[in-house]
Amino acid sequence: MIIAQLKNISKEYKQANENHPVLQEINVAINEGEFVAICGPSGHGKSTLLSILALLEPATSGEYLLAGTPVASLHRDQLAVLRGRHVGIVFQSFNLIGDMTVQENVQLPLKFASHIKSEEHEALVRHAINSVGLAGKENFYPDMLSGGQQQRVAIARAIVHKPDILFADEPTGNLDSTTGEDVMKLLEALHKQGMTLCLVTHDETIAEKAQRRLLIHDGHLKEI
Ligand SMILES: Nc1ncnc2c1ncn2[C@@H]1O[C@H](COP(=O)(O)OP(=O)(O)OP(=O)(O)O)[C@@H](O)[C@H]1O
Repeated sequence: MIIAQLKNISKEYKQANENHPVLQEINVAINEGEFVAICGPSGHGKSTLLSILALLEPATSGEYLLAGTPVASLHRDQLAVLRGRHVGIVFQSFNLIGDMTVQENVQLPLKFASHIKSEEHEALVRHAINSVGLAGKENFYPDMLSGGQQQRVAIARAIVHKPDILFADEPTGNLDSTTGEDVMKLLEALHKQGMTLCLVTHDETIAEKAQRRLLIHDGHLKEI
């Protein structure tokens, strides 16, 4: 089953009344259970593509179907519902809420996952925290954790609502190499358990772990 399908997607930014094309005529489908890496040089459009895929920003033209739903004409709140149902996102800089505990951070997406009953929340949070190896740290605040542990919390938060696809933008970019490898092992383990994974990286050794590599060069996509 196709989870994310881009058809002729283009993106441009307007600056000083000029249009700057960033992505041009992107066509790609991500299937259930795949591990896809989006790679390529800095500034060529990788993060922009991931933002479109994760419904964080709209394309300028083309059609994007997430879990079969065309997203172009959806309103903000409809997009939030679709994101809450299907998407998990992990960023390079963790993006945890500093005055919330691990448990509160991980719980957050459930507020936007209206399809999940509140009776299930506690067990889902416990399961997500356990599955990233952080049982016992539920009441810690982010600044009491190492960088690698903070990224694990971010991953737990991204998977707590059992999304169809997990997007990650340079998830090891802020970590030293050993900690980064541990985080990659965790993401690979989640993939082996069935999670569809789409990851942006400029690191070849990380890209090689993926089943499919999509190269973004000058806004064009090439499968390698
Ligand atoms: N909000 C924005 N407004 C204007 N231009 C933008 C915006 N976001 C991105 N761009 C431009 O789009 C291009 C692609 O940026 P993007 O962040 O997608 O590249 P990238 O391949 O992810 O780079 P990196 O590996 O350095 O993160 C860049 O030239 C960038 O300046």
